[in-house]
Amino acid sequence: MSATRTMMSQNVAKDRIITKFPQAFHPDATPYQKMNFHPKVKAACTDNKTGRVGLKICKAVLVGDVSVGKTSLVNRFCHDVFDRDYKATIGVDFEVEKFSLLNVPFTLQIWDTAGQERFKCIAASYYRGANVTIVVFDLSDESSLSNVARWMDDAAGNSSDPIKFVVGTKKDLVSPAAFESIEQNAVEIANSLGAEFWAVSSKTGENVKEFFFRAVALTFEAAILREIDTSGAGPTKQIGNDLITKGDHPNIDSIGRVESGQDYMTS
Ligand SMILES: Nc1nc2c(ncn2[C@@H]2O[C@H](COP(=O)(O)OP(=O)(O)OP(=O)(O)O)[C@@H](O)[C@H]2O)c(=O)[nH]1
Ligand SMILES: [Mg+2]
Repeated sequence: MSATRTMMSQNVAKDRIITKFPQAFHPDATPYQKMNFHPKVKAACTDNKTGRVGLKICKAVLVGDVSVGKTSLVNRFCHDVFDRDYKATIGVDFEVEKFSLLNVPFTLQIWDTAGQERFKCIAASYYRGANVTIVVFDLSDESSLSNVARWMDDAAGNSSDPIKFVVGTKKDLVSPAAFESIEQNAVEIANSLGAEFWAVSSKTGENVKEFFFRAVALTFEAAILREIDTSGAGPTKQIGNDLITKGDHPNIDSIGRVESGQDYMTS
C-alpha cells in the first residue's frame, strides 16, 4: 500500500473506501446481475458488532499468458505506477490491500502469477482457495484471448466456485473498431465461462480502480452472506480484521457465491 496515501480510521486509505455497490463494466457481460448490496449485508454492516468470524483474508489470483499485463494491472491499482519496460514475473508475488466497505474493514490479497510456462507448476499451487479468479488477456493480441478458457479452467478449477473475471488489458493500444471486434469475442468467451468481462488500460489507468472495486465488493458481499448463512447466528461479528505479511500462507476458507440473477434494488 502506498505510504503517501492518506490513512483513515482502521488504517484504510481514503481511496479504498467503498460506499456504493460498484457496477459491472457491461450489463450483458456478467453473471453477477445485482445492483446493490444485499439487504442482509447492509444490516450486518450497520450492526457492526465485534468478535471473530471464521473468514480470514480473501484471495484474488491473476493468471494469463506471458506479457499480457498482469503485473502492470496490479501495480497500477496498488501503487498507481506504470512501467513501459517488461520484467517477467518469476513464480508469484502478492500485494495486500485494505478496504472499507459499508464501514467494515476488508482485506484482499492480490496474487500475481507468472505467465511463463516454466513457472506454471509454482503458480498453480497458489490457485487453490482463491475467492476471485482473474484471467487476463491482451486486447491487442487475439492469441492471448484464445487461451483464456484454458487459464480459467486451470485456475478456477482449483478453487471452490470463485468469483470469475476475464480482463482485457492495453485498451490504449487498440483502435475503437478493433476494440469493438475483440470485445465481442471476449464477452462471448466470458459469458461461456460464467465470468464478468472488463476492459482496462494500466497505462492510462482507465477502468483499473473500477474493476478492482467491483471485484472487492462482490467478494465482500459473498463472504458476508456465507458467514451469515453458516453461523446461523446472524450478523454479530466483525469481518476482515486479520492482517498478514508476505510469507504467510493462511488457509483461507473458500466462500459461496451470491446467487446470480438477483437484483437487490432496496436502498
Ligand atoms: N500500452 C500498454 N502497455 C501495457 C499495458 N499493460 C502492460 N503493458 C506492457 O506490457 C508489457 C508486459 O506487462 P507485464 O505487466 O509485465 O505482463 P505480465 O502479464 O505480468 O507478464 P508475466 O509476468 O511474464 O506473465 C510491459 O512492457 C508493460 O509495460 C497497458 O495497459 N498498455
Ligand atoms: Mg508479471
